[in-house]
Amino acid sequence: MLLEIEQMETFIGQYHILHGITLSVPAGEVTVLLGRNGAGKTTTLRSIMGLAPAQKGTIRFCGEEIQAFPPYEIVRRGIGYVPEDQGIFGDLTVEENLKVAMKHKDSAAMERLQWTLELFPDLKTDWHKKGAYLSGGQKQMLSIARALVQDLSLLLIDEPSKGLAPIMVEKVAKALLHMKQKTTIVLVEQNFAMASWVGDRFYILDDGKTVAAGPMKELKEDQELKRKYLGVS
Ligand SMILES: Nc1ncnc2c1ncn2[C@@H]1O[C@H](COP(=O)(O)OP(=O)(O)OP(=O)(O)O)[C@@H](O)[C@H]1O
Repeated sequence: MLLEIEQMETFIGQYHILHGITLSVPAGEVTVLLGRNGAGKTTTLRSIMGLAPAQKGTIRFCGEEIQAFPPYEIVRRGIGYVPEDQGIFGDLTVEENLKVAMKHKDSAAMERLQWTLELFPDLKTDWHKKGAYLSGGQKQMLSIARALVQDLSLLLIDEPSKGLAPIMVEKVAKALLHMKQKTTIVLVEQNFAMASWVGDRFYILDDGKTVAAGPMKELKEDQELKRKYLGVS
């Protein structure tokens, strides 16, 4: 397993937000975290990154315990995070946003940039446009691209379809399917159609705990589980 979390508990201030998250992420797959608003999906990603540090339980990445590490140590080990608010620089151009993310400009990095631009050709069209003037979908692509140009082996992506028109959701979903060839992905996604299209396995979170898990194709058939926790049928 690339990432293994056991009984993770996280407090934010006095609030006990995560009560026991257990999940395993195999390399080369898309693992989707599902659950109602407030279930703890974003906090789970933030705990993995050390941004909302877990107080109990273990997080193992490539066999090493990382739950006590600060965020920069976690990034250094090859985990990237694409937050829901996208985290791109509005007053920098697309080119500058990508180059800032690339720590090294060696041939491997240039190859990753090339591959990323093939995946998101729209970014080439908007190469000199400032981040602030991009549409929601373009911003989403740029924020994923910023993670892809780094040398990462695990990418945590929070609701990439949020607020996007269906055509853009489809583009992002296709890009995620391509990305799987290079990077393992943990995806938080409320759009069930997209989640079930790109996901290989699922975890359902409820009230800060993992309550169900399995191959995505099983969830597609399980009307009861979908109705109970996801409000879809
Ligand atoms: N900084 C914070 N201070 C206090 N409570 C917080 C904080 N961040 C999150 N929470 C609470 O923790 C719970 C889990 O939030 P989280 O954002 O992880 O859920 P989520 O499953 O990602 O939901 P959503 O889809 O709405 O983003 C919610 O009840 C939320 O109000």
